[in-house]
Amino acid sequence: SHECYGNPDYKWSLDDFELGKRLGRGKFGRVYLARERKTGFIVALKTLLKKELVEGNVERQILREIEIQTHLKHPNILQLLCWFHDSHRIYLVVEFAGKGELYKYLKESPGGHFNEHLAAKYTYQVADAVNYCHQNQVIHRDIKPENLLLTITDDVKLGDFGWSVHSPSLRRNTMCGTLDYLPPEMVEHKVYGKFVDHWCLGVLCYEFLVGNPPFEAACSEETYKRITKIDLKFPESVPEGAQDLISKLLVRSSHNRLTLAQVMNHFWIVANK
Ligand SMILES: CC(C)NC(=O)[C@H]1CCC[C@H]1Nc1nc(Nc2ccc(C(=O)N(C)C3CCN(C)CC3)cc2)ncc1C(F)(F)F
Repeated sequence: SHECYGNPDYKWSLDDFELGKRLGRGKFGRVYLARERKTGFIVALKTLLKKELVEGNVERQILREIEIQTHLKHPNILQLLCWFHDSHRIYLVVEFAGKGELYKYLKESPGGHFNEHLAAKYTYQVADAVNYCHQNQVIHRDIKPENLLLTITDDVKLGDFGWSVHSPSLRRNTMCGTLDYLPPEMVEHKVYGKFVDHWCLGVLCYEFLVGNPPFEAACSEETYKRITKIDLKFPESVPEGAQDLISKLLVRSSHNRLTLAQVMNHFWIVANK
């Protein structure tokens, strides 16, 4: 078994790893392919510059991410294997996802969207991962294609817990990035709970099938309006079953959204995953 687990008080350091090619840029630093010298185990090494974390006032967020990702263990959640730091950087040793970023596959797919089987399979796997998070009192809050990775066996891994919190919660740090995934209760700055993730799952499934999120608009004010009005339109190409599932997730009153178990057992998911 991987020494990270076997021997909890082993002091890991950069010397334990042989660095490979750069996989890309994460939120706060570079991500490398790496190999653990003793076992040859291939991992992803996320490096975070301490200076940038302090400047960005995100130290607590990173420590919460480490805390959460070390304790969550699920086939569709990217496993944080161990971490260590030196004078300038924090290093996160994370599972390597062989096929990389799901959103790139979404963009490169014919028509810029997944077929029914992939959309149902990936929606099922994300629902399974999020259900596990909720059972561990964690809400993710940032489910979107950019936060999903694909393994070599074409399975999804939830890859980023930088925004996850213990529910219920009121968002403190301002969000950056897309507004497309925000549920009404967050747009209206209300206190919210785990059901924000149910909403995001509906937006995600829509984007898998259509290629863009349901409330996309030219400017953020317009997106806000479309979200709070639930201005949901389906192109002809979206199958009935999927429309049924998505319409039962993109519901204003959060406790009336389908449960994650109902998503995983939905007739369209079961028939197509
Ligand atoms: C969820 C989170 C928001 N996202 C991220 O963290 C991103 C930010 C940077 C990379 C990724 N982080 C990870 N990426 C992998 N695998 C991986 C990535 C990229 C490729 C790929 O397509 N190329 C190298 C291509 C190969 C072809 N050339 C042309 C372009 C790059 C192949 C495999 N495993 C674990 C991680 C993790 F998460 F543990 F760090």
